[in-house]
Amino acid sequence: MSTEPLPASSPFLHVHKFGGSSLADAGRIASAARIAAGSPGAHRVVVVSAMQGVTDALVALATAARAGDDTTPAWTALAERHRATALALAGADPAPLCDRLALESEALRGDLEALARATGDAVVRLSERIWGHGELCSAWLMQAALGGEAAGWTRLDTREVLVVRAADMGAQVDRDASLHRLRAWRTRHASTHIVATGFVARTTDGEATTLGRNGSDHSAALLADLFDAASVTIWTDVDGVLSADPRLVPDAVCLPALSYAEACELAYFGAKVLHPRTLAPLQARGIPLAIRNTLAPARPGTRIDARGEAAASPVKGLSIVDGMAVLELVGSGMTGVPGVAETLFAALHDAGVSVTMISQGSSEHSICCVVREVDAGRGRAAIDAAFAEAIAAGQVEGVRMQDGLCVLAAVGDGMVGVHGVAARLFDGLAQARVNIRAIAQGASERNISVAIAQAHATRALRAAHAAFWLSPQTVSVGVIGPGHVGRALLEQLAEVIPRLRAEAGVDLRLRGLASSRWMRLGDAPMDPASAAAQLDGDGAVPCDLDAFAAHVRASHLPHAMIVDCSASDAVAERYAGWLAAGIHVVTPNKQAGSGDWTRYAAIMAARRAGGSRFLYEATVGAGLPVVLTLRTLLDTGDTLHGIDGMLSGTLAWLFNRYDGREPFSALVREARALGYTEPDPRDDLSGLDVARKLVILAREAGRPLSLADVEVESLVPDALRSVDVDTFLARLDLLDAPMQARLDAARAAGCGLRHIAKLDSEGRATVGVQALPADHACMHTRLTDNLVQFTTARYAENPLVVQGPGAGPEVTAAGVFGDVLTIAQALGAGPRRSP
Ligand SMILES: NC(=O)C1=CN([C@@H]2O[C@H](COP(=O)(O)OP(=O)(O)OC[C@H]3O[C@@H](n4cnc5c(N)ncnc54)[C@H](O)[C@@H]3O)[C@@H](O)[C@H]2O)C=CC1
Ligand SMILES: N[C@@H](CC=O)C(=O)O
Repeated sequence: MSTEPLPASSPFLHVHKFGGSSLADAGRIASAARIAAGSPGAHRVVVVSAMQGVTDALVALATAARAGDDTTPAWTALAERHRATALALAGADPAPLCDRLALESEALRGDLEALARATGDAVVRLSERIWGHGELCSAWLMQAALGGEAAGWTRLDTREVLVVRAADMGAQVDRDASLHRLRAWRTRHASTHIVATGFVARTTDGEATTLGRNGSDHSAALLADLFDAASVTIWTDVDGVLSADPRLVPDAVCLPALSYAEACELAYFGAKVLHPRTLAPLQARGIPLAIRNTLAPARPGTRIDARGEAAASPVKGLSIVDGMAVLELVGSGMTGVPGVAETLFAALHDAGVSVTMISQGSSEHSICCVVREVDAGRGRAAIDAAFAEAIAAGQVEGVRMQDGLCVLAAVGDGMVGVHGVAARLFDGLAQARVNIRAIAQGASERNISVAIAQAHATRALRAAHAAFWLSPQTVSVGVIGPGHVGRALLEQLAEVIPRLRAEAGVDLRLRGLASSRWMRLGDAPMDPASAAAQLDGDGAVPCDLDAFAAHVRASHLPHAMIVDCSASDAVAERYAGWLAAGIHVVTPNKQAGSGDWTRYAAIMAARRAGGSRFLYEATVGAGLPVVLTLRTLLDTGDTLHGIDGMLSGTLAWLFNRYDGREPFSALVREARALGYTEPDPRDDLSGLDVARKLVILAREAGRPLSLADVEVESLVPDALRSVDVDTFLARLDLLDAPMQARLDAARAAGCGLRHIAKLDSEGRATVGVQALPADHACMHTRLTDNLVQFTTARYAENPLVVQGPGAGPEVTAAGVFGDVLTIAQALGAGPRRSP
């Protein structure tokens, strides 16, 4: 075979191929022409496919013609589509272009009529001619869009030069004959810029033929070889070769570079952006190939060459081939017998069955291969027939067949010689509960393929993708309740998320935000800094917590977490379901921890069942480590005797400030404005909020305390207990006189007022205002300080004290954030969520 370059070839010649999606209409063709005209290089060959949908229409026309159906309406529609495109492209004088296209259309009509009557070889010959009609029209249209002959663009009907012959492995180019014809063509056409028809070629007998469906990529590669081009660019409607099919894996990334070998593997395994045959001619000549997006030509796309490029992940791409079946030949008589595999594969070859994957255990007790589902029955019959004697003799059991499978392939040069790659893939699949039916890895180590149930395809692909491309600490996060605490949390997330990702590999992705009325869900991570402000804008939908949880629990991300910053009991009602589904829950909301005991027990059980975590540090003492301290005491074997102290930030602040000069009601309003109080301040004043905290701590210590068991003194006047919040706030001054009287009495006794909670060693729980002497520890607190004393077996004489600000959006949000991080940081080592 000659490798002599063309005289006119040069490193300045570049081939650009535009697929059907880039030529969908006149506007797209014009854009493609601008890209081609503006591309670098002194010589350009632009290879075109048929306009989008045209080849399908031609195949249907040919089928209809053979069936004797009336093809006129479809033929007319096609001719009209090309004519309308010509009118839109050709500017002032469209007649010559329209005439050319009309001639092509007439030729097509003649071929369709002939096909209707044809017999024998003529059927194939005419069909091939009809299928290639779209590329002929596209070339006329593209030439016009580029400015025609006047602008130096000559049209090459590739059927004149590209000679192919049918071979076992598809159309094979006759390179010498093609070179010879191309040289002859170039003596007649001196142009430096060429528009060439993709897909079509000629047989060695001079008949029109095609390179097979989507063969235009192949045409571009063959022409690049013949023209000795410096590069090929395939322009399509995606950014390049992606790490996985983005319709199945939302986090798929565009791969900047691939080696020819990697691209081959991915193309064979279903990465539809590249036709598998494209690479061989380019690889043989070392011509680099770029895949780029016509709709975003500024993006760099994917470069494919001999070098490829090392990447962060050892696996470059993952792909799935659907509709596969396993054929397994089993028999103890096969062990050590030479020729079994040869007989099996010869049988499949004779039956025209292509084998995608082969696997044989070293015991040689069985050989299994994966074939297309549509071929499986034929393949099975062929193997049965080939081994009929051995089966009759009992040496071979026969062929087992399992359909409903697909093949998932992980591809990458970076896998070669690197340990742990297969483990990562299998671990990812195991975490997603995907059973592997068969495994194959060639000695090149560039591809690991597994056959799995078709029904698990998407789940498996997402799990495998996450295993290689995402940090194991990637968490899909949904926040409920963008109030004081929720907004403060979002601000903190916005500030810290980039650093966490860069420095700790913790990748928190805000994918949902909900208030009591609205929710906003995002596939791409939302910006926490602006999410709350945009919550009820365009794209928001009415809040539906089921849909919210389903979205947050995205199966393409390893972990999911809901952070409930509401005070809602209805939201707490969902925790058990979320935890059982593997969603971690973090909250400052006290409803679940202090609510109905049965529900509380169900939540704790669901957490265990779902392998998820439920953290609620901020329910007591806001950002203070109160729950953690108690947990640590108990986990290290200490025994709790009692808890006492100040558990309300609001009441601490009120009694710190209240000296009789300003009415108590005015201070309550101020505390509310500062974000210290509960959404309904009566929850603080009634002692209910503190009672809830006491219940949470008691339960943490294993005591089944309920709210009804807590003796609570309320500061809310009877007249204000049942009114709505606004009325309550309007009539707050009803609190002033009784509170002034209490303060006066306390002062008369040399004391001050403090709100105190107590859980004693007998399990008795009390909450209320007490007059305390000036030397009491609780009289030496500031602002919203909580003061929690744990009396335990170890801290019996001198209790362990946790003290500090116990209310306020920022400190509470920090407590919530701390829980989020506790979970996320532990995820690196722990198992991923089950799907
Ligand atoms: N503010 C503080 O200092 C502290 C607050 N907490 C707790 O934090 C939680 C939030 O407190 P704040 O932010 O101050 O309250 P807030 O009233 O400012 O915010 C509550 C948010 O929850 C939302 N919400 C209410 N019901 C909802 C539902 N059914 N579904 C979805 N969203 C709903 C509201 O729309 C609002 O955005 C409360 O549970 C509170 O007890 C805990 C410790 C300290
Ligand atoms: N309103 C509560 C907030 C924290 O739970 C308080 O004041 O303590």
